[in-house]
Amino acid sequence: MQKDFIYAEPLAQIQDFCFDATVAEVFPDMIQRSVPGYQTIVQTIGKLTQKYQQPASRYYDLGCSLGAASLAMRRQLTDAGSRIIAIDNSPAMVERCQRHLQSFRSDVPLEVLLADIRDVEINNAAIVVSNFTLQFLPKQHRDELVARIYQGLKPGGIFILSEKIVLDNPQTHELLIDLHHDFKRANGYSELEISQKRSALENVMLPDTIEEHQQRFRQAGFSSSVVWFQCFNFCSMVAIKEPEPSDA
Ligand SMILES: C[S@@+](CC[C@H](N)C(=O)[O-])C[C@H]1O[C@@H](n2cnc3c(N)ncnc32)[C@H](O)[C@@H]1O
Ligand SMILES: O=C(O)C(=O)C[C@]1(C(=O)O)C=C[C@H](O)C=C1
Repeated sequence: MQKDFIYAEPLAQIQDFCFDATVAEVFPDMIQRSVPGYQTIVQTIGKLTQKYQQPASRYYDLGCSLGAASLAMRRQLTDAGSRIIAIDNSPAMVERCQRHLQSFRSDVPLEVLLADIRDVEINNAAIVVSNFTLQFLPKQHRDELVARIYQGLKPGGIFILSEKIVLDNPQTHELLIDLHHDFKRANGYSELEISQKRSALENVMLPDTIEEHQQRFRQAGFSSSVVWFQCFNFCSMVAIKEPEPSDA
């Protein structure tokens, strides 16, 4: 795994963070050392797939990067009619994702699309995953995407949403940021790396509060949702579309 040194040297000018070839090259190391619980979250996407798969359904991975969530889903899918659609708008990510996936054999078709998740149709879905992607969309586009995800899910389908979060209370917000920075230090990032990356993300990644996510789920039509994981200012949620009433 190539190590992330992107922000290790002082930069004359800090550009907005983007998922270019430099980032794609070190991404597995970067996300592992930056997101508390990343491994647990990816493994749990697999567990949830085991539980919530439905016959002849689609599985969407929005902002797939190198395909970690797609692979976690694919390992669990047992129905021959399943299909995974992984989408990312970074050519560098899509190219590496395609290459990476070729090294795993499976009967479940998995297509990787170079596209904006705002332009892709979602339908017949048992599961839609956005693992740290919604936070990169302009705020005004988030409601519409989540509403389309709800519409594209089958009854009983789920939306798995992992995000960095903010808190309304400045004191507790700062506390979680401090703990996250301690986590980064413990993973070998220097003060310079932490502060330069923070500046690079400032204009492009605008996290919501948990309450904003929950409100958006309700507004889209989801009957229930739960925060199943939180560590510092990172969390993962599941929103459930009401299953069809059974005749029993
Ligand atoms: C933090 S990474 C996601 C990590 C990945 N889901 C995982 O589990 O390893 C965010 C990804 O979303 C992609 N992305 C951001 N905005 C997008 C958009 N509007 N359409 C498609 N992909 C987008 C980025 O290119 C990047 O690869
Ligand atoms: O490094 C951070 O502070 C992050 O917020 C990590 C984060 C994310 O949450 O999506 C941001 C950019 C990518 O490097 C991968 C993960």
